[in-house]
Amino acid sequence: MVHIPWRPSAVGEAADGVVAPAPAVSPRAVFLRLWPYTRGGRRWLVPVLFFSLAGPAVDATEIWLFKTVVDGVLVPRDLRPLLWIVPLYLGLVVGSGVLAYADEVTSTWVGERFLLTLRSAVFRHVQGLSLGFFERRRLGDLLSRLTGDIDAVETFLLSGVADVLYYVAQLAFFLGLLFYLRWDLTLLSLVIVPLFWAAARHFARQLKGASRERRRRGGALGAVAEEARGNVALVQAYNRQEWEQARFERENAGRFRAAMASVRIRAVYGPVVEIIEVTGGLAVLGLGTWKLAQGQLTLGGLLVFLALIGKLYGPVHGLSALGTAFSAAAASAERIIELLDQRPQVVEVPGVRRTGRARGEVEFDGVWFRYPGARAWALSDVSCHVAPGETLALVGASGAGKSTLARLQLRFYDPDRGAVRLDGVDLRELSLTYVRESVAVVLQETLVFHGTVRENIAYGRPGASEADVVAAARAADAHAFVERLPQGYDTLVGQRGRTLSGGQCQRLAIARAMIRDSPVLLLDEPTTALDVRSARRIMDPLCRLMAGRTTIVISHNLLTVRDATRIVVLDHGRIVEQGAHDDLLRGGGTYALLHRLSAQAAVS
Ligand SMILES: Nc1ncnc2c1ncn2[C@@H]1O[C@H](COP(=O)(O)OP(=O)(O)OP(=O)(O)O)[C@@H](O)[C@H]1O
Repeated sequence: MVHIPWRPSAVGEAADGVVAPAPAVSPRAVFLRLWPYTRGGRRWLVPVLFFSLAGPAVDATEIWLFKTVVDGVLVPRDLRPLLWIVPLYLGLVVGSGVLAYADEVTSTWVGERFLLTLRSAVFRHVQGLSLGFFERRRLGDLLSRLTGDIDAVETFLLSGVADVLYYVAQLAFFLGLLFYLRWDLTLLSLVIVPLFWAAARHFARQLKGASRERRRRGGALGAVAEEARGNVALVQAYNRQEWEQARFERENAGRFRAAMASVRIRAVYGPVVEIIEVTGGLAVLGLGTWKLAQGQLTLGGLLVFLALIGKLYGPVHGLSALGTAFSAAAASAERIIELLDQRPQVVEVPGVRRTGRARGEVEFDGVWFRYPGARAWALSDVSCHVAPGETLALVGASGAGKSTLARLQLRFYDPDRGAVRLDGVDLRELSLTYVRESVAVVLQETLVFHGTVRENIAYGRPGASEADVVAAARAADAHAFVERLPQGYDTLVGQRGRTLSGGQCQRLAIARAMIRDSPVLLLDEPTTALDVRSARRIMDPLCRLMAGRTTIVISHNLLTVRDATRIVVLDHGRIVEQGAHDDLLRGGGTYALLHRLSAQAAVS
């Protein structure tokens, strides 16, 4: 049957279902790749930059004033300079408060704006990917990339860039003042910078590995939880709760180990940096005291020097910490970039367009198709044709290739050789929207999503009027039962229609296809999941739906396809027979045999 994966299976990523790590990407490449998504907030970068630079300037002035207080007020015991120092100091404090507020608000705005753009862009990109991608991916992992990973990536760009600028500006101001005060002491205090650098590099590398593992495990955790939830009936019926629990706990424990590893790295990093800092500070204090004794430095000068050194380590520390934060964010960025790098297998040829309603002539011409990654051909040299308004029935054993043909008709995949045509035009030359607008589907397992009955029907044609919805429901024999629901057309139906019976779901699906009113209809065993009574009840609405449309019907039950204009019998991806029911019966081949078996099964 055609399976439109509402909840993708776990095939593909890794044989044991584990989420594979994303390929490594250099920080530079991450930056270049994600920078375009900052477009919406980029003009605010200038104010952010201004506030980043103004803050350290005010800080430096405050410290400089402190020197004036010591050397101009405290040492000579003269209060007069306080007349201008106090108002100036108060003004600076108020000014720096205002700047800090503006900095916080603008940089957060810019960062959040970037996230908004990137998240929407990634979602749009994922929506545009072909069905094959979703069949290979685990939904939980995909969700974790769309949420947690995207948030983490923000550090990389705007807030990261703003912080770098802020620290660099601080460094420049403080270093300038330090050199102005005492160049020799300043050089001494800078000796520790390479040590900082080496430590930061070492820890960043370790942290990146741990963060990568934590993100990967987070994705796998989401995937396991989502799959267990999606298959809850199966899990409970087969008493597999413990097995699911064990799977979850394995990923959970892996995530715990990775989280602890990164915490340990960070926890060691802090004290190491402090030791380097204190050593440098003590060396400066020693030399500074000697200079003071020699009269080469005032007391105020020494105090300000020490205060500035303390301030200097702030940005140095901050920059190296940013390095480690970047490493953690890079692990997330790799997962986002891997997603953005996915290209749809089904692509539209630009410029080729066709409008208006299709007549509904469908043709498979020498079609060969193999699923991506599969070795065997799912379809080999399949050719058949349906004229507008006719019905083509596809029959054959399970795995014969019936649903694959339907998938090619919807252009979920392209054939490897040969062509699928609508009104004589290769589907690859039509827009995807046109191809899919031309087809309405009713599947064995109906897709009913969480929403009202009205929304579920109108999904077939956005913007449909109330009258259209009711008319479609009537034609699908759904109106009567919908009216009896507690809130009629406003009743919420659960995801996958859990609050409705199978037959009711199918009638909603028929109403949805009715309202879509497309020239081609794809019925994939729409009665198979129903009991005999429900199946009989939907036959009338199905016939009304099929009237005047080209219909491709897939069925195991040969008794339901006898009226088809043409019946195609598939076996292992090949057409073994085709023709009208009576001709095939007379031929005494596979169809005749299958038909006899179906009839016997129906009697027993
Ligand atoms: N997504 C997929 N990836 C790889 N192989 C697939 C995929 N879907 C189907 N196949 C393979 O392609 C072949 C044809 O499958 P298809 O689903 O078209 O058969 P079918 O006749 O519709 O069967 P059924 O009646 O059981 O739905 C089978 O061998 C199947 O294993």
